[in-house]
Amino acid sequence: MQTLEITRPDDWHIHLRDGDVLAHTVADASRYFGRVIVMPNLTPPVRNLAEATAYKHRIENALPATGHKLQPLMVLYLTDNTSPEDIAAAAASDVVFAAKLYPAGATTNSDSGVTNIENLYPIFECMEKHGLPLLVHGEVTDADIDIFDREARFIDRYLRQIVERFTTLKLVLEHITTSDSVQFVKESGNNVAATITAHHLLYNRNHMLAGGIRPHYYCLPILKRNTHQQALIAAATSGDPKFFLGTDSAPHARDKKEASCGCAGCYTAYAAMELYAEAFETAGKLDKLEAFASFYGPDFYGLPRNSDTIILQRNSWTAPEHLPLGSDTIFPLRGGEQLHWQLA
Ligand SMILES: NC(=O)N[C@@H](CC(=O)O)C(=O)O
Ligand SMILES: [Zn+2]
Ligand SMILES: [Zn+2]
Repeated sequence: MQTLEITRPDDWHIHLRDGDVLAHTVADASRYFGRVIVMPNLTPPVRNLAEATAYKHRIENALPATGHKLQPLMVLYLTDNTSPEDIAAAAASDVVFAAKLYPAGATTNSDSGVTNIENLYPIFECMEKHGLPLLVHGEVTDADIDIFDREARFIDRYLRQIVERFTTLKLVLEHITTSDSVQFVKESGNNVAATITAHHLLYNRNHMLAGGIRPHYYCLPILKRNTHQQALIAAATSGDPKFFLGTDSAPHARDKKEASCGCAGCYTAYAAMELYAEAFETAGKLDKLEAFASFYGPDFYGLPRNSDTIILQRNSWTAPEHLPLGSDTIFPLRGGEQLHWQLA
């Protein structure tokens, strides 16, 4: 059997949610990952160091008694009311490792997001000074902009200006989905990077919409056309340290997705490394998986790489059709279908 031993990976973008759901999301993520960047879009969101610390404790309390100790790296949710003091306190802590920009209304639980990005410039300046990375959900929210164009428009309308003005601000364009984003990140300085999900490497919009509408493939930014998928695969498997792993695993109860107006988000944490391994194998670039999953993320954040390893085996198994999510059920991405890699 083919096996692949790699340095323990980290997930630089995950939604663990809260409450009784944590038992499941934390157990799944802790199977592989040493550290996870925990997205702060709870209701209400995680707005300051006190809220981040309390949330971190809830996550730690949900860790399975045995097995690996997952380290949650917390993130502040930027709002119109975030203050320079909030940033300074967070940056001085060993709890918060980044702050996240959600344009208001862009995605799940972004109602408290930022309404005017220019108003946040003093906050970006403060983050730059304190070395706190800015994580960005990069989509414009205007109703009249086509949903497939929202990421590219965000780059032109906001990101170019931000990157030009804050030349040493560490910025991660999260869950990129277009060749425009790949190009933007490549052209920018080494302070600019991007996370790429497994589902955007494995799928394009045909998988979601051709031959029937498949709500479990619906996430934001939405799956794009095949040419964009190819650009993402090329970037992720290129060995360019500006592109690293962020699953954007985002669970929603099954009835919230299989609905007349379904939620955005795919649950991949239960098979994250299996899905990435498949994408890299299909591209003939399995040798590039370790650096993407385990080196470039900590290097960018200025953290040490993990020192132990995980082992993946090439072995076919059937993904479960449903998994518990607190008192609800979720349908995981690839549920009921074959997976080709498995954690040893
Ligand atoms: N990606 C998604 O489709 N959903 C995420 C939010 C996000 O990352 O934009 C969620 O929290 O459900
Ligand atoms: Zn997002
Ligand atoms: Zn996300």
